Amino acid sequence: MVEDSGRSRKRKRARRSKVALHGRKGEDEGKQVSEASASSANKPRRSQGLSKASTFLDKMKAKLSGGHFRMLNEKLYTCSGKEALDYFEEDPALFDVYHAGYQEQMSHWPEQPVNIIIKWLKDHSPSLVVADFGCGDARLSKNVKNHVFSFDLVSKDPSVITCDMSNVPLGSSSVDVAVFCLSLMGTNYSSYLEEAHRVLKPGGWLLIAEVKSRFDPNTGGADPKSFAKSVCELGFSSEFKDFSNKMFILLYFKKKNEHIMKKDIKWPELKPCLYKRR
Ligand SMILES: C[S@@+](CC[C@H](N)C(=O)[O-])C[C@H]1O[C@@H](n2cnc3c(N)ncnc32)[C@H](O)[C@@H]1O
Repeated sequence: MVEDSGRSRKRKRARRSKVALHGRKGEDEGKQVSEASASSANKPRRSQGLSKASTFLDKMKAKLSGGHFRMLNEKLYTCSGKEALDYFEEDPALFDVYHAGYQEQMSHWPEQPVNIIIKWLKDHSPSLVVADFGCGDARLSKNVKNHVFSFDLVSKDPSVITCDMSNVPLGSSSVDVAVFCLSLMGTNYSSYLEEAHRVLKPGGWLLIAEVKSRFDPNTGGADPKSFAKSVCELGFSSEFKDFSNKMFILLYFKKKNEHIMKKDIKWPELKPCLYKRR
C-alpha cells in the first residue's frame, strides 16, 4: 500500500514535470494557436516598430561607417604610401570600411572614371599589358581582355598584388599602359609616377584620372598645367586632357623614347579629396 502510494506520487510528480516542460495536450495546443494568432494580429504594429528601429539602427550604422570612411580617406591622403601599407597591414578589415564608403560616394557620381579607362582599353589592342596602380576591387582587370597587373595596399581578390605602388614587383620597361584612377593619394605621389615611368616601355601610356577639385586652383587645388609640366619633366609627353566632367579630370601622357629625366622636379602639392557628410 505504502509502496503503491509512493509509486503513484512518483507518477503524479513525473506527469506534473512533463506538463511543465511540454504543456498540457489540448490546452497547450490552444495556447500556441492563440499566441500565434495574437502574434499575427500584432504583426503589423510590431514589425512596424521593428522596421522603424532597424531603419534607425541602419542610419546610425551608416553614419558611423561614413565617419570611419572619411577618417580613413583623409589618412590615405595625408600619409606616405609606406605608412598606408603598414596601417592596413595591421588591420586589413579597415580596407573594407574604406572601400564600402568609397563605393557609396562613387554611387553618387554620374560617371565612374574607371569606366572611361575601361572603354579606352577596349578601343585599343587587347595585347597591351596594363599596370593598374591602386586598383581597389580590381574592376579594371575584370572588365578588359588585356593582361592587367593590379596593385593595391590590400588584396581583396587573388589577382591583386599587395604592395606600396612606389615599389611594384615589375621589371623595367615591361608594360604598355600604367593607370592611376583616383589613386594619387599619398604625400609622396610623385614616387608612384616615377615608378610608372620605370615600368613603362618607351611609347607606353600613362593614364591619370583624378578628382577635379584637387586640380582647381580657384579652390586651393593644384594648377593642372604645372602638374602636367612636372610629369613631362619626368620623361612623358602630354597627349590628351579632358576637363569636361564635373567630378574628375583625365590626363593622358606617353613615355618618351629618349629623355634625360630632370633632377629636382618641382611637383605641385595635391590637396586631399575630403568627402562631405551625406
Ligand atoms: C580611390 S581608390 C580608387 C580605386 C580604383 N582605382 C577605382 O577607380 O575604383 C584608390 C585606391 O588606391 C589605393 N592606394 C593608395 N595609395 C596606395 C599605395 N601607396 N600603394 C598601393 N595602393 C594605394 C587605395 O588603397 C585605394 O584602393
